[in-house]
Amino acid sequence: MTRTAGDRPASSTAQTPSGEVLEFVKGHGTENDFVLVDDRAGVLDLSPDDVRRLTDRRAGVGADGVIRLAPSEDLPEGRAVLAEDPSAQWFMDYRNGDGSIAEMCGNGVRVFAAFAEHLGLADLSRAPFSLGTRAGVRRVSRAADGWYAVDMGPWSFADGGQTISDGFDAEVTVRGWDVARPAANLDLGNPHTVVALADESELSSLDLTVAPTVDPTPPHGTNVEVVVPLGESEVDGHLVGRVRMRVHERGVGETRSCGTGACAAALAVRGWAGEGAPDVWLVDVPGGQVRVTALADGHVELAGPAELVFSGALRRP
Ligand SMILES: N[C@@H](CCC[C@H](N)C(=O)O)C(=O)O
Repeated sequence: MTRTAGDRPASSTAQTPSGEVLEFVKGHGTENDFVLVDDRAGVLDLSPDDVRRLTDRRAGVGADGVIRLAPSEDLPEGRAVLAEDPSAQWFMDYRNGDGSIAEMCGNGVRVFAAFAEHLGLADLSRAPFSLGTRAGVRRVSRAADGWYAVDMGPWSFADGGQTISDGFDAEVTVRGWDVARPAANLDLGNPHTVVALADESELSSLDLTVAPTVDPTPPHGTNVEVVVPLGESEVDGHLVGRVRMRVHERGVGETRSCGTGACAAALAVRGWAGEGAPDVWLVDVPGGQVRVTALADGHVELAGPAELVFSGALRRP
C-alpha cells in the first residue's frame, strides 16, 4: 500500500510486525459513504484490491468508495488543475467500491471538504475551498443554510449542449421491465443516463440489484438515475422543482445517493420541462435531500450535507 517517496514527511500508514496499518475516517453525504484516507505525504499506492478490501461491508470498513486526499502536484491531473487554480493544492483521488477510478463524485467533494476542515486544511467559515479532481477544479463554500455548496463546473447533454433537442438519446431497461424506456445521457464530468417514471410506487419497487442495460451502451459505462418528477412550487418567491430519484452507480451498484446523479436528474427533468422551468431543484434520494441549481454561467451547483462519523485503523493482511 505504501510507496517510497524519498524524504517526504511521515504518512498516515505505519509498518507493524504483522503488516501495514492504514488510518482512515469514515464519512458520508446523504448516506453515499466513503472511506477517507489522509495521504498529504503522497506515499500511498492504493491498488484496486486495497479499495475492494476497504469498502467490503463485511470484511472491511464498508463504503461505496474510497477517497484519498493527496497533493495535487503528485498526479498529472492534479498538475493540470494547479495550472488552472494554484490554490487547489489538495486532490480528491476517488475510487469506486469495485476498485475502478471515477472522474468525479459530487457527494464525495462535499465530504472531502469536511475532511479537509477536520485536518485543518480548509476553513469554510472564512473562505471557499478549491480542490483538484479528475474533472477539474471544484470550489466548495458554506451555503446560508449551513450545507456545503459545490460549483460542479460545466455540464452538458451528450450532444454538448444545455438544451435537449430530441429529448432522448438512449433507452434504458431495468430488470423486470418488458420494454425499454427513453432516456437522456448527460456529462457531469462523469457519465449519467436519466430515465423518468410517472409513478412513485413503481420507483420504490424497482429492482436495481443488477445494472440496468443502456442502449447504445456508453463507451465507458454510465451511472443510471431513475427519476419521478414531483412538480414545481414557489418557495420564498422562487420557483423550485422537485424530483425523486434512485440510482445504480457504475462501479458500485445501487447507492443511497449520488451527487453528480442528482445534478443529472434535475438537469434532465428541467430540460424535458422546456423553457420557463426552474433553475433550482430539490432532489430526494433514499439517503436524504440535495439541492441542484443551474447557474447562469453554464455551471451547476450541488448543495447538501457532509458528515464525518468515525475514524479507525485497519491492518493490511
Ligand atoms: N456517488 C458519486 C459518483 C461516484 C462515481 C460514479 N460511480 C462513477 O463511476 O462515475 C457522486 O456523488 O457523484
